[in-house]
Formats: sequence, C-alpha cells, structure tokens
Amino acid sequence: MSKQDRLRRTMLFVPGNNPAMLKDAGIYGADAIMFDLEDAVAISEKDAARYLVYEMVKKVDFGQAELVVRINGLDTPYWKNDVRAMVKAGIDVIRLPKVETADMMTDLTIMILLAEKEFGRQAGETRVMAAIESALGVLNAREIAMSCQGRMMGIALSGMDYTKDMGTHRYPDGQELYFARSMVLHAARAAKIAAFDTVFTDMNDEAGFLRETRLIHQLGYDGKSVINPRQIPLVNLVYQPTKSEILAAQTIVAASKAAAKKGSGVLSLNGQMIDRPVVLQAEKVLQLAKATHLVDTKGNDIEK
Ligand SMILES: CC(=O)SCCNC(=O)CCNC(=O)[C@H](O)C(C)(C)COP(=O)(O)OP(=O)(O)OC[C@H]1O[C@@H](n2cnc3c(N)ncnc32)[C@H](O)[C@@H]1OP(=O)(O)O
Ligand SMILES: O=C([O-])CC(=O)C(=O)O
Ligand SMILES: [Mg+2]
Repeated sequence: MSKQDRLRRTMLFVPGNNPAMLKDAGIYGADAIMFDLEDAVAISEKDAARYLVYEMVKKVDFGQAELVVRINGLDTPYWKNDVRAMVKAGIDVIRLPKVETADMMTDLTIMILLAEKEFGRQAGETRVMAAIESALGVLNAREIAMSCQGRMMGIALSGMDYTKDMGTHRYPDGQELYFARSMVLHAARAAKIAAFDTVFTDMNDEAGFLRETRLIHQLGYDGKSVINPRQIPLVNLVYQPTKSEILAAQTIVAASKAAAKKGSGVLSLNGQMIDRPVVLQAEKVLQLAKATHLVDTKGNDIEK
C-alpha cells in the first residue's frame, strides 16, 4: 500500500511521557500512532517527553503504523524545539493543535523546512495535519485544509476543546458537533486530504463509542482519533465491509478490468452504469477488506 492510499481508520493518542505505553504502542494494530507532546503532558514534563519520544521514534519498531506527533501549540515556547526534534527523529507527520488560520500552518511549515535542511531530510518529506479546536478554526477549515499543498495529510476535529470554545460540552448524541463535523469533512474532501473525527473519552461505554463511530463512518470520515487500545477493534469493526459489499466490489473490479482490456472505461453491470468513481469506491472496499483479512492481496475471498 502506498503512503498516499494507506488506511487511516485509527490514530492512537499515546502520552509522550509514558515510556511503557510508548514502547508497546505498535502492538495494538492502530493505523497511526500519535505521540502526544501537548495536553497529555504536564508543563514540567515537556522537555523530558520530547526527548523520550525522540528516542522511541529512532529506536523502536512500530511496524506498519504511520507515526504522528502532536506538538505543542504555536502560542507556547515549546513548539519550535518539538519540530526540530521530531524532524531529526524522522517522524512521518506533525499534527498542529488548535489551528485557527491557514497562516498558522504556513508558520509551521516554514519551521519544518528549516529543520529538514538542518537535519538532512528531503524538503517536503515531513507531512502535516491540522487539528481544529475552535469556532474560528471550523469557519476557516477550508483555507486550512487547502494550505501547505503537498505536505497536508489531513485535518481533525478536536471536540473537547471545540465544545469548550462553543460554551457547551460533549453530549452522548453528538448534536453539538454536527456543524463542525460537517465543515471539517467538507473541507477535507474539497482539499482531497484525510478527515479524522475526535476522541471519545468514556473508555467503558462501548455502545456509545460504536454509535459515534457508525455516525462518522456514515458521514464519510476516514477514521477517528482514539485514546485507548480497546477502541481500535471497535473502529475496525465499523469500517469492515460486509460480505455483500465485498462481493459487489469484486464483481465491479473484475468487470472493469475486462472492459479496460477492450479499451472501454464505462460498462453496464446488471443495469447499473459502472465508471471510474464506482470502480475507485469498489477498490477502497477491497482495500478495507484486505486490511481486515477478509480477502487476500488479489481481492479473492479468504476461506475462514
Ligand atoms: C482531549 C485530549 O487532548 S485527548 C488526547 C490526550 N490524552 C491521551 O493521550 C490519553 C491517552 N490514553 C491514556 O493515557 C490511557 O488510555 C488512560 C490513562 C486514559 C487509561 O489507561 P489505563 O487505565 O491503563 O487503560 P487500560 O487499563 O485500558 O490499559 C490497558 C493496556 O493498554 C495500555 N494503554 C492504555 N492506553 C494506551 C494508549 N493510549 N497508548 C498505548 N497504550 C495504552 C495500558 O498501558 C495497558 O497496558 P498493559 O496491559 O501492558 O499494562
Ligand atoms: O483531537 C482530539 O480529539 C482531542 C483533543 O485535543 C480535543 O478534543 O480537544
Ligand atoms: Mg484539544
């Protein structure tokens, strides 16, 4: 799977000052691991956490997971050192919290470019993502998503800080996030980058977590930030295609390959027109099925 079309169903937050959690973060099968230097780390621990995460990124094998770091915000004295250390360590993605304007992302990428030069990394290699955590950030989501072309990997909604900014808090039905979720998703889709939903903090409320995950899956989100390994299989369950979706996708992909051999990009299958967007959607279904080991690498069923 190329870096562009990799799955991003789960992004596991790991506190940057917890050696035990950091060391084992790769064993739970998260699509991305997010080392947190921001709100999970006390002020007195900021330098120690940065050093610890640097060592972990350099030395620990986290398998296939995409490695993301949530650095401290641009209004803190820590973020520049965070960027330098993480670029030096070779992190895949830097997540900037509390993004309100596209200019903030530009400031971040200027610093990243300097660090890439300083530490001999290829210019543009370090990707970025923005976490939207306020009313202003939501209203500017489109410009934020369109910024840093080439480096921008995705945008995330951060519902805890966002609801605080809105003068409310999280409710079980999620109505308070409806507008923000729609805005962030539209901005991501318009910019052709990934969209991540916010964390669900009650680790024991499995039914509530599944309800929220089904909602964001239905809306079209790529995945969700998660805070506990127990939440990972639940997200994967929701994102796992059904048998009939897999069968339909296999039929579409096979028929489109046969049509392509005859030089045709569009075909009719059981009365339905099949063209490029339908084929791309079918390929995505097979990619998800492969990730959950329902089909093999050629898209054929695996007998269980
Ligand atoms: C609003 C925000 O900014 S949210 C983002 C910031 N917050 C965070 O990063 C918090 C991330 N989550 C955590 O720190 C933890 O899940 C806690 C503290 C909330 C709960 O931890 P625990 O009570 O240990 O949870 P639990 O009993 O389910 O843990 C089971 C195992 O998973 C490990 N684990 C739990 N959470 C994580 C995690 N986020 N990353 C890696 N490993 C984890 C535990 O260390 C434990 O491992 P062990 O069996 O080897 O001892
Ligand atoms: O990104 C997240 O979901 C966690 C977070 O910081 C918030 O909700 O404020
Ligand atoms: Mg936050």
